[in-house]
Amino acid sequence: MSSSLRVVSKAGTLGKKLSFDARDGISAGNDPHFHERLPHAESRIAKASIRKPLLFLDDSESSFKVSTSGGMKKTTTLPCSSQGQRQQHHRRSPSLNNFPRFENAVTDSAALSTRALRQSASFSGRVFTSRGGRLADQSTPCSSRKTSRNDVNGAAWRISPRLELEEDPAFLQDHNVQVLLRARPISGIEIAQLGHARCIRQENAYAISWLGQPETRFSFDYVASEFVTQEELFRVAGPPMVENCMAGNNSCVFAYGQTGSGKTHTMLGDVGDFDRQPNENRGMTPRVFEYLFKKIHEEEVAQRHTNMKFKCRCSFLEIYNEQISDLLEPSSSNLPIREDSTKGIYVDGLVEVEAQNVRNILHLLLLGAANRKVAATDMNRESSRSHSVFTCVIESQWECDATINSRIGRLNLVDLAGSERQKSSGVDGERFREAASINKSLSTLGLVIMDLVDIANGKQRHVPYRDSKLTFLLQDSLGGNSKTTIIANISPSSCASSETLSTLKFAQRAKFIQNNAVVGEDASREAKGSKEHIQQLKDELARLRRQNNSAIPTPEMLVVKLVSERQVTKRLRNEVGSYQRELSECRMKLRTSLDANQRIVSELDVLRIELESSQDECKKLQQDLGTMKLEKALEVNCLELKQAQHHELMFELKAQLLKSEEKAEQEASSRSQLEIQLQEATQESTNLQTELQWTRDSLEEVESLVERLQRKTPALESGVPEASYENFMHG
Ligand SMILES: Nc1ncnc2c1ncn2[C@@H]1O[C@H](COP(=O)(O)OP(=O)(O)OP(=O)(O)O)[C@@H](O)[C@H]1O
Repeated sequence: MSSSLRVVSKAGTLGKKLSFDARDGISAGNDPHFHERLPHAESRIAKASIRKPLLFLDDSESSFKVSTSGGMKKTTTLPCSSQGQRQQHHRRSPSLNNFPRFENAVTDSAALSTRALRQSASFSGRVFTSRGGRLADQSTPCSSRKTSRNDVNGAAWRISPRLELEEDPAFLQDHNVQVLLRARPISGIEIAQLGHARCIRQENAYAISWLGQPETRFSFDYVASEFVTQEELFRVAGPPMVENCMAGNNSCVFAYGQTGSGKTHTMLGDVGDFDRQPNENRGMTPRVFEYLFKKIHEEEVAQRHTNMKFKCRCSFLEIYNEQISDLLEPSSSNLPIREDSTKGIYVDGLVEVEAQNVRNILHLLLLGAANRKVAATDMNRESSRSHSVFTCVIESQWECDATINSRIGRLNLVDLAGSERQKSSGVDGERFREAASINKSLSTLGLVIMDLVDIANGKQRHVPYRDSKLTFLLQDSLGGNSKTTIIANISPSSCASSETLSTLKFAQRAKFIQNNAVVGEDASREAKGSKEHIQQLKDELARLRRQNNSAIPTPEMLVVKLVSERQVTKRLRNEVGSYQRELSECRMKLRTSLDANQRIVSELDVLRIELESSQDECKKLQQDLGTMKLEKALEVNCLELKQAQHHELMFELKAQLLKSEEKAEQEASSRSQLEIQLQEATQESTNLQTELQWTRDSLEEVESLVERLQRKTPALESGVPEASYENFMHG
């Protein structure tokens, strides 16, 4: 009586398929020494949990909890390894990597563990295994997480059911839209804020409950818990998409969710050094192309007689602030979207590169990812600030009856920018504008989906595809001839409770585009009621039959009983029919009210987003106003200071003026005295000049007299009569 199960150590470094049984304890495949390396506590857990179907491993600070249950849950708490043992364990763990194909064991066991247990004869119930090493610790890259010390101490190692996803390749044959919900592990930042408080509880592989007020249950096509690997998720969503495209149809996978919820991890993941070894954390896109090229090869070989050939042309674009840029040719920006009757909707001027193999695709993906706009917000260190769309046009050609046939399918892989609340994401300025643009395009996406839901319900609606570049570009994928898988990513932490609720609502609405199964929540209760009633009636019938059997029936009695039983059966049939009619009426009513509710909820969502963004704007304006007021107050202070200085200066100037006026007065009086003196002096000078003139005149006269005398002198000397001399003197 043995079974196999994967036991994961608290460090997340032990991952090995173990066989254990009640008598022999633990062994691991062909490795005889494996149990020696297993920490004591784990060994005890495994031994303790073998008989009953429910195994529940818990790793709290001081103990491992083992719950075994066959109906009632019993919990045994086993002491955990001491700190010393724990360290020893940690030191030992690298040696486990030397196990043959240890990496593969980790990957494969993920898919095998529960399935193996289910198939096992001794385990008929459910097995929940908890898997460590899958923390969304934003400071640690995924690839290194497995052995990270944070994981050892990080309390993210926690119990959560790991529920199997069942692959259903036929799903997309009947549905155009498939909605998957994926929860990522609680991140280190969230643990630091609110510990391990969770806002969701997974009910089964299709349903999840949001644990707020009121507690709300949502159902989807698949719900992937945090323990679902990239490979498992791909197996559910990837192959049908690829096959649909190869058959000449369009497929679209897009990841939606709050910033930091794991969209890029889901779509691109950790590609690592692909040339050496594919990374187990690579996401949907690389895996889709691995599968595509494998299928292409198989198809070309199988259809060799028709000379079938495939061509893949790829392009990679981003929509940032409502502008389209080519991620493979970053110099070309603001590319226009055009619509053409033959080409459909396309981006004009977008580079298309032919890819021959996965390596080519990865090269393009990495090139584009490097050109993508990312920034750090409070929620995510490397937040994508744009929507990215990787498109691969798959063209096939083959010959048949001397004619060449061709098919074209288009595969769109969309990584949306994170929806976020500006106030919780620590954004400002440029980041704020980005966030507003992201939220606007996502709310348009929400409205488009709402209208498509209405259309699916037979209502007439104008779908506002052109209100955003994103919806315009994805028009065919959303409402056209495309098969679409929406992966809604959420955080399970209570820190992100409202964002998670909003994503759940979005995803639920998207599911309504074609799938109405969720309506069944209440309706199924009614159906259950009807079934119970039918069962009661059947039991009653059986009892009556038994009673009848106890009597000794005559043929007449038997006929009468047969007739009466037929009547009862007929009555029961009628009752069932009327119940079914009631049920379908209830379904219709429920569906109508759900539709109305969904619409109101979506409108409320849009209004909430708008309100939040205007509240944020208002807050920013208030902050600006506060800053301006402060600046103005400072300016007023400065001015007042200057005014006081000015007054002081005026006062001093006035005093100086007074002094100068007094001085001027004094100077004026001395000036007038001086003027008088000047006048007198002038007068005197005039007099003196007159006198001088007079003197000069006299002098001239004397000189002329002297001259005349000098002229007369010779005459005189020669005896001129006295009279002449007298005449001369007076003449
Ligand atoms: N399923 C998962 N398992 C482990 N780690 C995960 C998982 N999902 C997300 N993470 C981690 O969480 C962090 C945030 O994820 P990611 O960058 O993919 O978020 P996002 O939704 O693309 O954010 P944004 O919208 O801001 O770009 C990353 O460190 C990533 O490795």
